[in-house]
Amino acid sequence: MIDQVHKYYDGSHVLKGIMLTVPRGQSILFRGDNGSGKSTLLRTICGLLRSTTGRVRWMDGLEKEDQRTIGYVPERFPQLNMSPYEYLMAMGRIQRMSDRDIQSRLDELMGLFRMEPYRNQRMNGFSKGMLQKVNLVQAMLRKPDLLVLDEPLSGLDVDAQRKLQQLLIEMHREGTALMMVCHESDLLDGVAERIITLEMGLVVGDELVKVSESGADRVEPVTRKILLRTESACTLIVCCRMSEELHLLLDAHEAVAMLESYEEEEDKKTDGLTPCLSVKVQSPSSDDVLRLILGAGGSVVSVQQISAGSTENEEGILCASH
Ligand SMILES: Nc1ncnc2c1ncn2[C@@H]1O[C@H](COP(=O)(O)OP(=O)(O)OP(=O)(O)O)[C@@H](O)[C@H]1O
Repeated sequence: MIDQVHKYYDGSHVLKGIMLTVPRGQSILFRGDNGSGKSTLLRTICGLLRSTTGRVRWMDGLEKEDQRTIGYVPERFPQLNMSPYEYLMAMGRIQRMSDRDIQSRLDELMGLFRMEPYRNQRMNGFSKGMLQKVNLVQAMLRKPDLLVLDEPLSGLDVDAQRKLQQLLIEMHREGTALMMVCHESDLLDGVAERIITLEMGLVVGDELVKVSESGADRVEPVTRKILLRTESACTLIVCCRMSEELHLLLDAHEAVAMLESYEEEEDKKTDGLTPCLSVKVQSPSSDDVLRLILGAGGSVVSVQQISAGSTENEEGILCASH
């Protein structure tokens, strides 16, 4: 769970209270304009960057660093003064793989990406695409619980792009969770089952998508969203399109069912394009409401406090989907 993660760089607020619940093994594509905070979020999730406040919490069995394996494909890979083979053998040994296992995985992955002709050449003369293939292989040497890929298609030729797409689908089927940033998201059709959109450090969209057997169908949104607003630590106001105010969450299941039915009605009026519901929720604390939504099978994707007295038309700050 990504729990209220904020990141500041020299006073610039880059991640603004990101809150995401991620089920085990999910494949997620993050999208958003340049500078919206995608890479910063990925690095924070990997533990390579410390958030200013908030934290990433892991589920049972993966809480400790040595219990989980994360593969990370950074946006840029350096031109090292060594060969792919030397580098990847070293990377495998660091991950405590046996030489036999590294060899066998290298044969598989280097063969797939047609890297054999240059496996023993020094990387300081490599093209962008050749470096990117080494970058991908280092992250996939040991089957990770989570594979984080920042612009994985960058520089790859068409054949390698297609093979990567298939490989990611396979790894995901075998249980690896994926978190990807990719501007050419069409090329990863069929890989992601959830698409999260960032805008200026905020989550502004969160959709589940259908992934077909072949993995090649167009994505279709299947989850609707509810935008909620917190006005103080003690009251949550679900952003309104309807005039009435409902006091709910007496029972979490009832409340979520009610939210869903309102969403459906509003979706009909708005073609499902905009957030829909307007109810007021009384609760002793925003944490309690979050717990209720999560406990009822909903997912919270973004939470941010706003000061009391803000107008109803400000952007929703707590985003939940069900
Ligand atoms: N090390 C850093 N020091 C200062 N500011 C940084 C640093 N890294 C990122 N930023 C700033 O944080 C913001 C978000 O950057 P980030 O790289 O996360 O965006 P992004 O969504 O991945 O962008 P792109 O699509 O261009 O890769 C940008 O304004 C960037 O200038």
